[in-house]
Order: sequence, then C-alpha cells, then structure tokens
Amino acid sequence: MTFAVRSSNSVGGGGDSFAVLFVFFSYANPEAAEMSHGTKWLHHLRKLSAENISGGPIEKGQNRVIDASLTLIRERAKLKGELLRALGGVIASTALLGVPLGHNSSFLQGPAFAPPRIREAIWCGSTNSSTEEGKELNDPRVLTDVGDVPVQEIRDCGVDDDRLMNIISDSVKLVMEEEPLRPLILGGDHSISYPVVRAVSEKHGGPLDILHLDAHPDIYDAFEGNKYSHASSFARIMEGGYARRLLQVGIRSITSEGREQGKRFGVEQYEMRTFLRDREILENLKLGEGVKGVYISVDVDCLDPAFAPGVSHIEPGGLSFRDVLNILHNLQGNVIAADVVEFNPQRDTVDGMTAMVAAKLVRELTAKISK
Ligand SMILES: NC(=[NH2+])NCCC[C@H](N)C(=O)O
Ligand SMILES: [Mn+2]
Ligand SMILES: [Mn+2]
Repeated sequence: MTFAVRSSNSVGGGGDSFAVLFVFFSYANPEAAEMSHGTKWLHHLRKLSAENISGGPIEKGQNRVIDASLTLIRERAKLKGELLRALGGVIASTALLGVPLGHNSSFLQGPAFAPPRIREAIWCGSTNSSTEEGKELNDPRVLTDVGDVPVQEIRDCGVDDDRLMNIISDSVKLVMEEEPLRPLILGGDHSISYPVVRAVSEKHGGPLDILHLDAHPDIYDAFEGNKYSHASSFARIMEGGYARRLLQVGIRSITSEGREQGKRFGVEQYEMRTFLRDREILENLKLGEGVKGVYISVDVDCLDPAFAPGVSHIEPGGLSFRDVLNILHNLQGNVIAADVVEFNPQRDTVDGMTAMVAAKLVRELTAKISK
C-alpha cells in the first residue's frame, strides 16, 4: 500500500491513473486492502475499480507496466546477443529466463519462488562451473541470464491470464530474436510450458519434437475449470499444433482422461511401471529430424521424491537423477529451448537439496543446448 501511494506522488502527470491503479491494486489484493482499510473501504474500492476497468486509465497503466517489463528483457537479451556476436563462433548459447508463476498450480503455489533459488544453486561454491561433459558455465558463450518476467508485479496491476500468457510468449520471443541466444526457462508451475512452447514453435515457424519428463501427463482438457492449469498445459500445446511428437517420460500418476487425451493427441506415454523395459529406447532417443528442433520440458517431480523432495506433488516410484541424466546426455537432436518447472522451495529440505537438483538439471540442459 505504501508503495502505491508513494508512486502516485512521485510520478509526475500520472497522478490520476496511479490513484486508480492503486484502487485496482487493492481490488487484486483483497487481503492487503482488508488489513489496512477494512471491509467497508474495500467495498468502495471494488465498485470504483469495476467501473474503470476497460479503455480507461487502468488499462493505460497496465500497458505501461507491461511495456517496461518487456523492455528490460529485450535490452538485456540484446546486450547479450551483441556480446556473443562480437565474440564470434557461437552457434547456440543458453539464456536463462525466469517465469516466477505459481497461481496455476492446483495444489501449492511455491514454484513462484523457484527462479532465484535455482540461480543461487547454479553458482553455489559447493560445486564448480563445469558441466559433466566439460562445458564452462561461466563462459557467456555457454550461459547468460536475462532475468525474470515480473509475473507478480504484472498480476498486481489486474492483468488476466489470457494477457499474461501472451506476455510470457512475447518475452521468450524477445530472447530468440537475438542470435545465438536459446531460451532456458526457470519455472514456475508447469502452466508456463504452454506459452513458452507456443513462442518457440511460432518463432521457428513449425512444430517441434517435445521430450516431457514428468510424473503426470498434464493433459486434462481443463483442470478444476482452469484451461491454463499446470495440469492442462500439454492439452493446449497439442491443440495448438506446436508438437509433431510428444514423448512423456516418468509417468506414474495418470487418470483415464490422461490416457484418453494421450491417445487422442497421439502422445507417446512412457510409464514408470514399464521403465525397465523402455529404458533401452529412452536412453537412445533421436528426435527433431524433419522438424524445427527439440524442446525439453522437465517437471522436477519426474524424479523420485527420494531425489527431489521439494515439489508440490510428491509421487513415489519415479526416476533417479542418473536415469534423467542418461536420457538427456544420450539424446541426439538439436535442442532449441527447454524448461525446468515445478521446483517448490517451500517444500525443500533446509539445506536446499532440490534447489541443487533443479540447478543441476539447468546446468546439464545448458550444456545440451549450447554449441
Ligand atoms: N504439473 C504438475 N505437477 N501437475 C500435477 C497435476 C496433478 C493433478 N492432481 C493430476 O491429477 O494430474
Ligand atoms: Mn508433475
Ligand atoms: Mn507437470
């Protein structure tokens, strides 16, 4: 509250719109408003904000915040692209983009807090900057970072999910604008894979082969009425025609709808109960031939909770960390983008074990992408 009030004083000429924005902010955060102003005031705020929603100062204010957010990502990506082109000889270089979004989770919202914890673990002094196969992470030709999409700040302006998903897609496209940057997205809950894959497919102009590691197929038509649910992202991806092949690996929590939807969309579902049999195939994958490239989406809950307890949906019977690395290291194909999602720092061990797991996934995916 104090922040919004101070803003209305300090930004010249924008006083009115900020006053209204303040009203909307209170509407979007009823608990905050309730604490400081009481329920009667809240009633007035809601009424006022509802009358000012479309075409008015609120919408202009939202546009300004969105433009500023995209500008920061665009300029950071541009600077990194310029650096790499000046250095020369780089075909593909990984750029981290955080998407701290947790509200489309059906259970816990903690994944919104993951990106800074993953970054911290990537650079933790307990390890070093070499990947297993010898790439140097502190070389900008291998890895750079363009920061986060400010999801909470944008939502606090009253922006809805249709628009937020477009902002996420636009942010991913801004990174891909800058050759030779390739986006690696730090989630966030799994709902973010839809806008990210859509952006990658649209930018490259065709469908992709997708390797999706997860305990769940996330392919409900809608989950609890939410078409943007983290349990529905792959339904949106398949409907959109963004995937030629979708391979789901690590599956061990699947309903009849999950199987039916899988059949309907021609998804290749590899279940944990047959992993020992499928292992040979999964450790020798060749993907992306004849399409624009390979996308890898890693839901941290693909791992057995013994390896990665810091997730919202604890599902026993999963992959070991080495199983996942074997699949990734042996995969043949041009990986053009990836995400690591569903790490929930609020369920991690005190020493941040799952943060380290998520970070190592990011490190090894970086090695896979950069060349
Ligand atoms: N992205 C995820 N972690 N999705 C988990 C979805 C869980 C949901 N309860 C289901 O039945 O599938
Ligand atoms: Mn999952
Ligand atoms: Mn998932």
